[in-house]
Amino acid sequence: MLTCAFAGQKKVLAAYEEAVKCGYSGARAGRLHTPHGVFDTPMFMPVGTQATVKAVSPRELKEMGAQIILSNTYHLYLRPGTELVAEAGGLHRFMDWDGGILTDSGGFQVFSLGPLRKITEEGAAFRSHIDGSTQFLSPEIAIKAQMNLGADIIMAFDECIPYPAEYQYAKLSTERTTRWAERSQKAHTRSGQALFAIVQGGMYQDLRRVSANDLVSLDFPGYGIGGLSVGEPKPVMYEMLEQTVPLLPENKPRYLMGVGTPDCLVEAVRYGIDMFDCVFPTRVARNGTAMTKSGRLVVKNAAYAKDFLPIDENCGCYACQNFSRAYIRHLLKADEIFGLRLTTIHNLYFLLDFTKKMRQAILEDRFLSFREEFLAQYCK
Ligand SMILES: CNc1nc2cc3c(=O)[nH]c(N)nc3c(CC[C@H]3O[C@@H](OC)[C@H](OC)[C@@H]3OC)c2[nH]1
Ligand SMILES: [Zn+2]
Repeated sequence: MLTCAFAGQKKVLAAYEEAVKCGYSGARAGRLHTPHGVFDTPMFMPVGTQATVKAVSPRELKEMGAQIILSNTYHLYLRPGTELVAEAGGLHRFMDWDGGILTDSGGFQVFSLGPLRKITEEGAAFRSHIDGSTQFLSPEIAIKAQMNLGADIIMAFDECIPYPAEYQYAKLSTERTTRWAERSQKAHTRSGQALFAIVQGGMYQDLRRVSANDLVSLDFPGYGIGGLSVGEPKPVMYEMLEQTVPLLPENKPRYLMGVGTPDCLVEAVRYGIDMFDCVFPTRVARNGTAMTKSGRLVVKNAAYAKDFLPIDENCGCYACQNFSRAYIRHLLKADEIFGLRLTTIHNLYFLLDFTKKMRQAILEDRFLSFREEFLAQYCK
């Protein structure tokens, strides 16, 4: 049993207790303390990029067991502006969410959304994808923006290295991200808020190890693992986890950014990951696809026109407790918003429930058999 507190900025911001190790694997069940509550890990965090988890309300998120939700600094910085959110009382008040909030630094969107102008040691100049205006983000600006938003956990400003990338580029970018992490740390002055660093290194084992070691020596209260789920084959992602996670302090949370599907979650938990985010469940829901333990179910398909069973008879979500596949298919075909709401509610509930089941399996020391049984049934 590992019981310990992790401190950020010289204050005990959160305690990471009861990291129960299970079997040979690095799987662990922990409890993450934040100013907005104590949360169980492993955990899935619904993505609410523009201060809303698309198509569902905070009340519905609470009912389905969401603990921490995400918002994105890049988007909120451009619109409506983070000073406005600060004037509104911060993100929790603005979006009426009293659970945990984590914001990303914008290090991903700058490189993936806005037409990139230039990266220098100072930061990244880019054009807004909203109005084409020239914008600039640096560690100091990204941290100030996140302090305005007031999330419980914020992320250092980094570069998410594209895939594939030349070794030399990955090396220089990773070294710069470490210098940016130090600048993020110096700019972060808001107490009661945990700043996580983000490990980079591309798909190069040695760079991953250097990045992890350098960031650990800067002593952050938690660590994101970035630069993955960017198109690389899954075995490569797992190999990078194998190189990185063992170098991170056992008593601090690890957050695998942008992951993912249930098969990736169960593998990443085995390597010792605690926190996940992914737009997948909400994005595919809006295309009429439901997630099940046997894989994807495209409710929109004609096969379900007269199927009066729920999406999943064993699911406890609002959609499965009250509506049939035929009804949801009808709504989706008729472009009724309620149809998207029901598939979104189901997919979020499915992933939140899946992480709860993994936690229970770890606590009962049967995670490895849980993983085997799940992977045997799940088809990508
Ligand atoms: C999909 N694969 C994926 N790999 C990623 C890698 C990185 C990374 O190296 N650095 C940073 N800073 N962010 C990353 C992110 C973005 C996640 C955010 O982007 C938004 O989802 C797309 C969401 O914003 C609410 C989320 O917030 C944390 C990644 N996403
Ligand atoms: Zn359901």
